[in-house]
Amino acid sequence: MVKTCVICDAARAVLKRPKTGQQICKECFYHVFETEIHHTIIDNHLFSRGDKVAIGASGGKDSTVLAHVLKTLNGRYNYGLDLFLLSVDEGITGYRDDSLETVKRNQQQYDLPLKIVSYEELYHWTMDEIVKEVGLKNNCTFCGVFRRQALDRGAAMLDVDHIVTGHNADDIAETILMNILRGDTPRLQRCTEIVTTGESLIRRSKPFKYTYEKEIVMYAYFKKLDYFSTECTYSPNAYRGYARTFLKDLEAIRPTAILDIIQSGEAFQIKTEVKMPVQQTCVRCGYMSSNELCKACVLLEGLNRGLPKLGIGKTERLRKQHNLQVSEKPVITETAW
Ligand SMILES: Nc1ncnc2c1ncn2[C@@H]1O[C@H](COP(=O)(O)OP(=O)(O)OP(=O)(O)O)[C@@H](O)[C@H]1O
Repeated sequence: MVKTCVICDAARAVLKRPKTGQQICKECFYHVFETEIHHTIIDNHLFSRGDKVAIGASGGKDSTVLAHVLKTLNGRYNYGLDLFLLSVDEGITGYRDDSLETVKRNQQQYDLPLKIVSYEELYHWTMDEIVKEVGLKNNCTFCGVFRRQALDRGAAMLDVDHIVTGHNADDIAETILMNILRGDTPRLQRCTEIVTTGESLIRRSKPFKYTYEKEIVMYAYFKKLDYFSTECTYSPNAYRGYARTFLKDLEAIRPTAILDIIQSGEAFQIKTEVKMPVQQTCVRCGYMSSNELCKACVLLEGLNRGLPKLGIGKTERLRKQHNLQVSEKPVITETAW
């Protein structure tokens, strides 16, 4: 029997909404999907009229849908935003070079200016070179720290006020689970925030905080958006992988699990005696940092001295052993941004 859309009660239902289980038509799906993101933007006061906003564009499904939807909403609701695409080229052959070709096409399709910054120009190391030094196990740490800072640096070059990323509800629920599992209380507080200022003063936000990954994929599919769907060749992040599988299993039994975890994360109160990092400036590169040396400089120090593990995990002993001058205390695990 042909089912009718439960929203418009007129068109044929062609999909079941992963978030609510409603059987709806394509047009109603586009409408609810875009309107929910509009409400997230308005309710959380993400933007002000005249803001210059860089969309972190990787060419993947999330940031491609984000570029499409922000461009659409900016026109429909007259937000008055100046939008840019900002891409980081990590230097991963066979992955980022291909996805950047997608971003270049998106630039034409959405008629938005594009800025690309690379690890090679900023740090004189590509991820291909870093992986040769550090192997597959810890490379995500380097990539995460460098990408975060590279986005900030690219945003400063574009003179934008704000960076938006395509982190979705699944990513956030996963990060909450991971931070609980490893007892990382300061990150647990930060990871549920929809807007952060990070180590630079540029605002960073996640308009897809409440948007399900499955719906992003559906939207991209029905709208026939041009995106790149290959996984990073260097991403063996086992711990996140377990959290992801666990979350997907929960979602299969109870689709609201994703939003429930986010809601629980938001409701956690961090005890005042938990020490939060104090902002200062990196003594080496002058960038904002919560230690004397910023994380990127610690990692670079290790790479440049042929001691790539210097910035990861058990640094205290290594720092003494190798006479690293500055008394920073970087215990860097994967960045949960
Ligand atoms: N190389 C990059 N350049 C610019 N922005 C990036 C880059 N990599 C990631 N981002 C931003 O961070 C978000 C989350 O990145 P993540 O690596 O988790 O990829 P993802 O969940 O597969 O997202 P996407 O589908 O957009 O690639 C992306 O949606 C994008 O906004």
